[in-house]
Amino acid sequence: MEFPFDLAPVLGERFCVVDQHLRPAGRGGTAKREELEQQLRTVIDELGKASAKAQGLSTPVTSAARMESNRHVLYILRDTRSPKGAVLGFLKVGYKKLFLLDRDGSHVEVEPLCVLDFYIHESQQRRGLGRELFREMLQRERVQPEKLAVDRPSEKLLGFLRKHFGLCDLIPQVNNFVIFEGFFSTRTVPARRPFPRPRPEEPIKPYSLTERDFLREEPEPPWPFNLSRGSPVRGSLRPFLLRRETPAGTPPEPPPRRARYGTGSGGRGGIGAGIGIGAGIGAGVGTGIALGIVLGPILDSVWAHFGISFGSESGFGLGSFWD
Ligand SMILES: CC(=O)SCCNC(=O)CCNC(=O)[C@H](O)C(C)(C)COP(=O)(O)OP(=O)(O)OC[C@H]1O[C@@H](n2cnc3c(N)ncnc32)[C@H](O)[C@@H]1OP(=O)(O)O
Repeated sequence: MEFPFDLAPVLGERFCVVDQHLRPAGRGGTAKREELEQQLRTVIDELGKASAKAQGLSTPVTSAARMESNRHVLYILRDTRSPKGAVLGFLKVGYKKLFLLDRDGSHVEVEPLCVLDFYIHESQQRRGLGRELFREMLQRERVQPEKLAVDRPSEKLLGFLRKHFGLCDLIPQVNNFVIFEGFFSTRTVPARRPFPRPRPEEPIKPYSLTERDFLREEPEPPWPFNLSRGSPVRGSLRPFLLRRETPAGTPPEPPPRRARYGTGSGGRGGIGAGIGIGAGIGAGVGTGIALGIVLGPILDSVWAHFGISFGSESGFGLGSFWD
């Protein structure tokens, strides 16, 4: 595929890697930077059109504008022997979040590298150039061929994958992506937690209802036990966040304070509540709790005035409801 300009300053070496920034890869030449960028856009657009035509698609899957708005990577293969350097073909890949079925039919959310578009010029097909380009991509992306997902492969591409990489055993999917045996194997850390298998009548729950279930609000206890209570979720996450934010070398944070919304909870203020409960045994639980709340702060300040301490957070009363 030839162009009316020198491809060396636009594409550089035999393999040119282009991302969303569309930077010309070559050096030298007389053209200005903007001109080279425009030439690179022309190359990408023309390659996209040729690939769409070869696959019988009405719209190109690959264009300069699409490249700019996606985080895809384009591998362009160039013939460096011809005077201006013809383009031989290209391969486009990118990471995509997909819901795929494993061999057991369970849905798994993964984000594999996907083959999105692949084209070798008609005059150059079946000469090993596709394999050369594909191998270069595998090496640079550090991925095994069986770990790839392929977006709606043509018959030619299926034959190509079978011949060069032995990929023939498909794992059936309900979307347009094709994966092969080995895709799910030897996963040390699954990319995502597998979805629980849905019951036949139950639709698949969306991402936010499953993965983030643990963030839901817990029911608040009734008054007066809710008075000094923060969000249970924030409370339990806080020590973790503090640990992570503490700069190296500084002493560790003290353990989180016990929440004091339980009857007779630990600490000086809890003694008041304990007495309140004691009175409540005779006068009714409601009165006891009320007395506890009133007496707690008063006794607290009196003892503080005389310098009396019972050791804070020691679980002096009846114990706390929540840690
Ligand atoms: C996700 C997607 O991109 S789907 C779209 C894939 N692209 C296309 O279908 C566009 C048209 N086809 C092409 O551009 C090329 O044929 C490619 C990119 C699929 C393969 O590139 P090539 O340089 O031809 O591959 P290479 O020479 O390395 O390997 C040849 C093998 O590919 C397969 N193949 C290539 N061309 C053909 C063809 N016309 N018919 C059937 N199989 C073919 C065969 O397995 C072939 O082996 P064989 O010649 O022993 O039968």
